[in-house]
Amino acid sequence: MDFIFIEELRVKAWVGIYAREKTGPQTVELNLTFGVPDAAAEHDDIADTIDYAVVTQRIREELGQRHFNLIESLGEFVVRMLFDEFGAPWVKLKVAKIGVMKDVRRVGVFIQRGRDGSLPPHTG
Ligand SMILES: Nc1nc2c(c(=O)[nH]1)N=C([C@H](O)[C@@H](O)CO)CN2
Repeated sequence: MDFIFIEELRVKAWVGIYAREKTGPQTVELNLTFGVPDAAAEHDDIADTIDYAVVTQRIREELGQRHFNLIESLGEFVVRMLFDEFGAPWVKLKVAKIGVMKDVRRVGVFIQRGRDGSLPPHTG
């Protein structure tokens, strides 16, 4: 399996348990790795893979139009999108809020999962 990675993607998202977090979006940072079929590299054809430009666009669209209380729920939503909409066989996602707590640069959730419940491969 090959892997596509997207690093330090910043997206406006509605997320948080506090009233102030429900009146406007805040920037979250995503680091995302997902499996793609090896056929993409063999055939040199975008139709055989998952288009990372479309993935980032869809994440922006979805996170801009719904509210999550928990960063865990937001993370699960993105992972499910990769499985259900893009057919990714395996996903690793780290999503973080930036500067929301004193003396903490980032806080968030890390999810690593195979679509069929398989164990994560070693991705280095
Ligand atoms: N496990 C979690 N703890 C907390 C979350 C969360 O999403 N998951 N969120 C908050 C607040 O929204 C906080 O980020 C605002 O600064 C607190 N704890």
